Amino acid sequence: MARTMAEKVWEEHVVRRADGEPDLLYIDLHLVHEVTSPQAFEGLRLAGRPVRRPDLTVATEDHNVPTENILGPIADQVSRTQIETLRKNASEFGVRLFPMGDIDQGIVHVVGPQLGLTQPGMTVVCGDSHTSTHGAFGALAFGIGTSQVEHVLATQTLPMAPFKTMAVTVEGDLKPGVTAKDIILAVIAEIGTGGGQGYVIEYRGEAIRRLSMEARMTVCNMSIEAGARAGMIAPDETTFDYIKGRPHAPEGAEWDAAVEHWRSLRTDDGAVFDKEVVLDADALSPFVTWGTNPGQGAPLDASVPDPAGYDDPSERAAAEKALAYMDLRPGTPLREVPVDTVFLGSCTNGRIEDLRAAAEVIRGRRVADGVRMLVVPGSMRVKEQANAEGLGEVFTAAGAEWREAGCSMCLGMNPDQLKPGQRSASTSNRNFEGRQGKGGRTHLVSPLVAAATAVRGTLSSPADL
Ligand SMILES: CC(C)[C@H](C(=O)O)[C@@H](O)C(=O)O
Ligand code: SF4
Repeated sequence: MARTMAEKVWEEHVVRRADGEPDLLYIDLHLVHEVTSPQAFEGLRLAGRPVRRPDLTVATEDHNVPTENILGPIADQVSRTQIETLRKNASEFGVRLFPMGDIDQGIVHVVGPQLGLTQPGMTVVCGDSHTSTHGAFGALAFGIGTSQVEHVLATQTLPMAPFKTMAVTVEGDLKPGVTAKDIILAVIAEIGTGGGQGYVIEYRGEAIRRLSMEARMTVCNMSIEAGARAGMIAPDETTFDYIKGRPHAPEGAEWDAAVEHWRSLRTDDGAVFDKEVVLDADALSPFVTWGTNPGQGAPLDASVPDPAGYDDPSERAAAEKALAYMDLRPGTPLREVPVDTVFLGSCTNGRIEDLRAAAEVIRGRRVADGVRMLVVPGSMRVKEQANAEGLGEVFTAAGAEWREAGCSMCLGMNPDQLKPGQRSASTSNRNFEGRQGKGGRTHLVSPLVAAATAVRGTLSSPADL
């Protein structure tokens, strides 16, 4: 029978199947960070268990790290404890860790792909919802909770409830200035933040095929914001070229065998998805959010919507509430919304291509008066590469702050935060109330829009400069 890619990868990993019980899947790669691992390691310690496969487990420090003075002690007590606990656990259980100051340290979803740890056909888990990022390689990648983290540490397996399949097909060609971020914001606006619930989404179609690996990661990263369990893209030459030569990539005859297998993972012709959504890439334009969930977005050319225009009472109430929090008036052109902060970074858009795209816009220009721009590479390797290409200089010459790697202002778990009432254009993936700091207001945007907004001081695209 014709099968989807997700079904193939799942089947290859079933180690136990019994009637009325979830399948038990083997896990190929377990990524760990400081926030969701302490109780899991503590559970092992209490039970006297070792980590079953330390060689398939990799940890990094990202959420709680300050992005300045990284070699000094962490001022915040909670953050310091989290980081120290991870270091202690990693050394006690023999897990490889990339601590602050290490060239391989960075956001967990940037580090895995960068090292070639993430490969097609794998099952990848992490105690983090944006693990869906790794699906860009044709891996089945799930975010899991802390008790599941403990289960995987102990057994390298995980019982998983069955999923449904959804195809999101993006046909056609993106116009210049329109990016992967705009695709995924438009997808979420279309299907809603609950539209993906229970599904593994496969992104396909011409426009997806043409995306670089890093752009594909941006798309898959936000699958979870549509409520999906995972997002995937079939591996192809773009994928293989990206992985080849990375530290953990297979070599020689093993590489050839791996590629042959990876090619077989694509969804068979005639396979049936439980749900299908089709989008036209030509019709897309730069997209920004105006509300307090990632589905409350609109083209930058549009205006703040009028809640009265929603037929559905709960959507109307949500829009009213969002506009009150965001301090926005219906009918205001989105291009006229002023920001005081621009954040370029996160596991959605903190990779080298994101920085390059933004630097191209910023080069030779200045960040607008009264605007603070934070540029935070997703990993120290990204920072190193950006510096080698002169991008760090472009950002600092424009008046932006050029930081060390971490989650930074994506979420309020470290010193990089909005103050109450501040408003950001942010390349991250979540915009709920207080996400970037108590009382902060977030507009989700692409790196191109972030850069243009930094220059103009109001939500803008490079075409406006
Ligand atoms: C802290 C962590 C558990 C969380 C997640 O799971 O996504 C974080 O990464 C986020 O983006 O909100
Ligand atoms: S960058 Fe943001 S979304 Fe990604 S793992 Fe860190 S906090 Fe979560």
